[in-house]
Amino acid sequence: MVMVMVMVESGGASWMNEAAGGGADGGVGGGGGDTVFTSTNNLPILAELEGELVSHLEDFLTNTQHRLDIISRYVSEYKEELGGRFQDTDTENGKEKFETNEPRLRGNFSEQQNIINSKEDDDEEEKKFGAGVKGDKEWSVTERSFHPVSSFLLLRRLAVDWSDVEKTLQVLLSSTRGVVREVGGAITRSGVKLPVPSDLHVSALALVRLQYTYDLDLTSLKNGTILTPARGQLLHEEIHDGGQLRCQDCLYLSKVAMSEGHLPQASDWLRIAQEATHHEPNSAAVRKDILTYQNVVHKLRNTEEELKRQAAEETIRHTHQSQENQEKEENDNENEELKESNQNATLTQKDHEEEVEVEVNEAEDHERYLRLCRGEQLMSSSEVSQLVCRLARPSPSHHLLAPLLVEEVSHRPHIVLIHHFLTRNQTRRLAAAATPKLEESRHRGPEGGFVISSVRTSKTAWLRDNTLEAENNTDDDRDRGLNETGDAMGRFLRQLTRRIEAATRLHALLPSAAEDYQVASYGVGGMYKAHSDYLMTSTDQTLYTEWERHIGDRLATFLIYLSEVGGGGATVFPRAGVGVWPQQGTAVLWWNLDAAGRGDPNTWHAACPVIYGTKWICNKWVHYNDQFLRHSCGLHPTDKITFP
Ligand SMILES: O=C(O)CCC(=O)C(=O)O
Ligand SMILES: [Fe+2]
Repeated sequence: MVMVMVMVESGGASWMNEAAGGGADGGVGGGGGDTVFTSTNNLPILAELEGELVSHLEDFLTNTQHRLDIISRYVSEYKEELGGRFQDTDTENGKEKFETNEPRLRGNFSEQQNIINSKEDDDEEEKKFGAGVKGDKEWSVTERSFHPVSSFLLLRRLAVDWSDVEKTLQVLLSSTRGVVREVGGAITRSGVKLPVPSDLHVSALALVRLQYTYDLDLTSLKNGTILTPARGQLLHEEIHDGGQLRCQDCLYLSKVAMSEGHLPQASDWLRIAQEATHHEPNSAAVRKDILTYQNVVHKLRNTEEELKRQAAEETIRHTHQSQENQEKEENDNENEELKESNQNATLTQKDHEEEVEVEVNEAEDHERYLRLCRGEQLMSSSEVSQLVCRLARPSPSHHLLAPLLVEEVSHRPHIVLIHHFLTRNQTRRLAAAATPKLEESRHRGPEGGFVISSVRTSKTAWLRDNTLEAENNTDDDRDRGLNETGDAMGRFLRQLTRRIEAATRLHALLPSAAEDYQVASYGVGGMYKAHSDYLMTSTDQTLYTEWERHIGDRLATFLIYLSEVGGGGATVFPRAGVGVWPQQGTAVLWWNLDAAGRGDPNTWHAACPVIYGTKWICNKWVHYNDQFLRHSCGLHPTDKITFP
């Protein structure tokens, strides 16, 4: 897939123009500042708020409609009085404009005036008084005012009706101020920021991502129905009515898909947009826009095809060349190799295995990621048949009466599920403690500092459990809400860590042994791109802080699902061929490092985008160096760790 950033002029609404550019400050995927969309937490609040706003507007309309009627009646009467020849609107430039100030002179009257006055005077007169109708001739407003009935009506309107109009305007003004105040108050009380175009961009990215990842049927999606791939079934009976996307929405989504480099999806959205224009009035401008984009997408798709073809040719050339070189080298070294072969047979085989293990094929990883997210089974049945589910007692003192229900989901690397590790109440408690601290997820940027993540679209919070920090809590800690270690929550977290220690037979309570709890909440479309949890991949140790070198890398990941997910949101391991579907209270445990502390590339994993609802998880990363008393290095440094 080729990433293409395209800016194309759009004739549509102003929010449309931000689609292809990556969102004003939202950025692609992650959003800048505190985006509304990365966590679904805000969405129900916004939905409630919108309901409240509409009800304020309804009240406003009810209160003001009859007042607008008074004004409307006044204007109509005035126009009627002028004999129905009053030209009231001018649609030139698409703008409606009342002409009460500048009615035009027409017919004989203007000719007579021409005889008497100069052209300039005439123009002046024309501006001041305008014209009326006299028989089949036009009268000036002045002339008309000399008519007794007309003058009576004029005075009636201005002496009586106008004061009504003025009062009405005053009432309207105060009602308008009132509704503005109420609306503002409702927004403030809701505690959320209103979304801005960059939020819309992030939401569109989510929709495009969902459609791409799960290969969702576009026509259904346009009608608010999510059909799952392959099986073509509804995701959920009860959530099939998400509302209708309009042609302009589909065009916007096409632009976003294009900006993400998903060209086939961009074409599909354009097709749907075009179909929609047939059923929507006033869609001529959008139709024109669609045509422009169709050309752009078409050209980009051709370019992409050409690049792919060239890359394929290059790969074939490269493969031939390496084969020739290898054959030549093999011939040269044949004799020497024969000599050494007996001696090193075992070692060579082992090294070869290691090499194969770390060979990375990004395209294949991605393909397997998509298939796993879509619920496909990638393990062979013989591999699956070797996985077991059992009751385990890793620490007999803890698990004698309550053994852990352990289900193996992969042997290479060793990944297990520990079912019912937390109760529903405990998961809710963790999520509730994290909620006020949630912040846009960050990751280490190219300049070393932490940046808002486009790799992970979620919100995260840290919960501290270790006692050492509790004693040393600083004012700054307290300001940041990190002082709960001494209270009930702190006790609960420490107990939880002890249970993790018992399950993993690792140290996890000291700050040097494990990180604080990281709680993450993913909203609709929220995901975490494929990554490994171990971080210290460079041999250049100076890249790491003293503390990082002291505690070592992340040996184990203990991930607890704090919620179920309405649709999507699996944790997938493309190289292991495993997908884990969140179950509230279940923990996933895997070993990121081998016995010697080297990262295991087969732990490469991702969080698939959430299709419906919210996903909550809680991570505990246990580090390597503190485990030296608990955890043997094994007989061979590349031994994999496989308990409980
Ligand atoms: O959310 C998930 O399923 C995976 C999260 C993850 O990989 C992480 O937090 O490092
Ligand atoms: Fe991870």
